[in-house]
Amino acid sequence: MDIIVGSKSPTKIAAVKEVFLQDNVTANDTPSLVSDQPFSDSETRQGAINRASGSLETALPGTVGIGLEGGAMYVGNELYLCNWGALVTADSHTFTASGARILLPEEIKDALIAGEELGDVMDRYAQRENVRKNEGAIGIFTNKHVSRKMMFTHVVKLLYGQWEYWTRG
Ligand SMILES: O=P(O)(O)OP(=O)(O)OP(=O)(O)OC[C@H]1O[C@@H](n2cnc3c(O)ncnc32)[C@H](O)[C@@H]1O
Ligand SMILES: [Mg+2]
Repeated sequence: MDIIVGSKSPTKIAAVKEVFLQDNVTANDTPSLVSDQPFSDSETRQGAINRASGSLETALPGTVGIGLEGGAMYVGNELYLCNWGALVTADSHTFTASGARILLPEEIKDALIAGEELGDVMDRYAQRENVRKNEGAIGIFTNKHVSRKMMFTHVVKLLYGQWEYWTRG
């Protein structure tokens, strides 16, 4: 099966490859059509759906599209890290799933509200480069017990399993 991931992020591509072991996985930088830093479940999920369906626009017929999107969402006044995934089949059936959430510290929340992107805030906070392509915010704040790749791999498994259940014959 041909799978196209709607992002050139090595972390996202690696997560898809880890689940779709037998398949031909390629990547295409596809716009999420939502804010660079989504601020709700709804917006983050929409970004994942847009990346999955958008990635199919130039793909060969029969290709399956996968979109993964990171964002933040409020529970009351507290801001959590959230992530969503979407899988769109060739006949336009869409499966969605969300990933683990963790509370973001107040100073990270303040920087996001001020308009910064989480990736940039994390690099400054952790005094590192490219946190988003490595363990991610989730990896830093869970002391590396759950990396961004592990979290996305779980999301992709949730997508894969739902798709498999739906196509079971
Ligand atoms: O190339 P793309 O696919 O855009 O990959 P990305 O790393 O920018 O990932 P997203 O656009 O899905 O993430 C949306 C925003 O949230 C940030 N983000 C989400 N999760 C993160 C994490 O675990 N660590 C660091 N930044 C994260 C990311 O930097 C963006 O600002
Ligand atoms: Mg991005």
